[in-house]
Amino acid sequence: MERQRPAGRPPRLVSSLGLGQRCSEVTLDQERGLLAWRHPRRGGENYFVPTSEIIAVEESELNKKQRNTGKWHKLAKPHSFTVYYVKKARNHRWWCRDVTFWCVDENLCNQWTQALKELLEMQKCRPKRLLVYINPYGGKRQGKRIYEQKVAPLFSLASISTDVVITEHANHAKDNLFEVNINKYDGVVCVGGDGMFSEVMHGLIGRMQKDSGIDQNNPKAPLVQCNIRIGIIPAGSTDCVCYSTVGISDPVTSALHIIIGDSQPLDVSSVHHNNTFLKYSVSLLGYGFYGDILKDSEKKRWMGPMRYDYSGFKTFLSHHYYEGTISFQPAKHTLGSPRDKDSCRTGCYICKESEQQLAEQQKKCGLKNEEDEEEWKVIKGKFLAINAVNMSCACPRSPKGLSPAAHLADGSADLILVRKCSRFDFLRHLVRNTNQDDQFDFSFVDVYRVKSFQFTSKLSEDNGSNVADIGKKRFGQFCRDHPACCCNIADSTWNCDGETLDSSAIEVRVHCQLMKLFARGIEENCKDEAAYSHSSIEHLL
Ligand SMILES: Nc1ncnc2c1ncn2[C@@H]1O[C@H](COP(=O)(O)OP(=O)(O)OP(=O)(O)O)[C@@H](O)[C@H]1O
Ligand SMILES: CCCCCCCCCCCCC/C=C/[C@@H](O)[C@H](CO)NC(=O)CCCCC
Ligand SMILES: [Ca+2]
Repeated sequence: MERQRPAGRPPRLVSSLGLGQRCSEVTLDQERGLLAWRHPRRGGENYFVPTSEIIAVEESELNKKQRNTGKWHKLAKPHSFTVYYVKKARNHRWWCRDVTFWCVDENLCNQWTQALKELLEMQKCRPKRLLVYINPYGGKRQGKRIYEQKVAPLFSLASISTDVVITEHANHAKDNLFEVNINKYDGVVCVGGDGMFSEVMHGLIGRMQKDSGIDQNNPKAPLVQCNIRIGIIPAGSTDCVCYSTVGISDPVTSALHIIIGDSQPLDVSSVHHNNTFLKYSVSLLGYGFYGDILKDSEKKRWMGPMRYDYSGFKTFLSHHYYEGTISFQPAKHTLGSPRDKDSCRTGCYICKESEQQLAEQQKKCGLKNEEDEEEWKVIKGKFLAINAVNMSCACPRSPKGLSPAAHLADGSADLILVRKCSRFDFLRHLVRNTNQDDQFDFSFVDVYRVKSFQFTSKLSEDNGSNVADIGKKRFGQFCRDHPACCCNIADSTWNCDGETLDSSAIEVRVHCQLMKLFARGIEENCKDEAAYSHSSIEHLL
């Protein structure tokens, strides 16, 4: 947040300005960057808007109704200006609201608009030029309409210029990002779901590595951070990345976070098989239950978001488990644990500490790769689900997420192992992902905070390295000798942020804060925050 006062400006501007039919004392504290006024009606309610949350200021004309009523007709031509600002509502929802102030003195009106505009100019983190990709087929196929009706008018109000690409096929956005003159833009926006976000992320991270001569196929390569921010306008089926980083999937809220130039770093996991790069992941890497749901639901894309409920129910009934070995390196650098009661919130100190710890470790180790010497834990077993999450994975289906205490930017992932158990017990675990109860409080569920892990299925172990293909051919075949036993002789599929992976044997490494979003993480309980900021701001004034 920029708090510097424009040169030559007084620290405070205080005027009695017209608001509706009455007068209001309006204060602009240019040092603290705060606009405040008391509403002459509405019980004299006080309004405090940080200049960092002002969207735009416009010289305006009073509308006919305002001109023809009250005292207006008695005055000489009144002058007015409108301030558009962020209004925070419940459940992390943001609205764009406006207030119009007037006065008869043209100079005073100009002084106000100039001062506010200068303060806006000083918000250097705001984007001026954006590249927008719209997936017209994501979610309920509303991406284009959502962008045109709800987002484009806000971007234009905030004087953001855009180049818009409506995608024509899968990977259109990703391929395009390898070709465009990316330096022209202050950010990239994707309109769609997690799959569309994943495409844009792959394009940007891939482009960054290519330009820096980094080989993505090397699982140990230190990847180059991607400083161009991505904004997500949610228009998909799950919208987990948006929900977990903003607290709601709402296009207007996300557009406002983009406009005011918020920034939230994000951990990214790289996924490799046999020294070949497969994909990056930011939300869920799921084998077993979530992999099977995805595989089944892809055939039913025509159902829209409902496909996940249908395939979820079907997969739950099939109750397949998979044998394999999982090895991982615990994340010792971070203060947090997956069983913490506190969640990652705006300005999270655990993320900041973890980033510092990792940087110090890297400085100490230099080029020497000490990671390989660090402890690996090995677990063999029969699993209904193996879920590795880089963030909580909160979404409307699971408001607190698959791992409620996971952090957005701490350089670790939470590895959740759900071992073979009865259908009833598995259902109890699943239901706890959707309510307030602890989903890890079961003897058949283990959770670890890790910085890297590997998985091989029993099938690949038994058959050598190219067995994944054999498994794929046999997919869908189950133990013929004991049809009711649910023991699957085929492999499951990895669900990587909603895309299937071609290999079941994978090697995963978390890259701390590899990229950034136009977001600020989930803010603390809005009610408490409002009370806090109200009293503290009043004290300042
Ligand atoms: N024009 C297009 N035609 C077909 N597929 C596309 C097009 N544009 C993008 N895609 C692909 O569609 C896939 C799914 O899109 P998206 O993520 O937007 O929606 P979703 O799958 O319904 O939502 P979610 O990922 O949140 O579950 C993406 O992986 C993307 O690669
Ligand atoms: C029998 C009832 C089962 C009830 C299960 C309820 C638990 C819901 C948890 C949802 C967790 C979503 C995690 C996010 C995954 C995304 O990267 C991915 C792409 O958008 N979505 C799915 O794979 C879609 C996953 C959809 C799962 C239903
Ligand atoms: Ca993390």
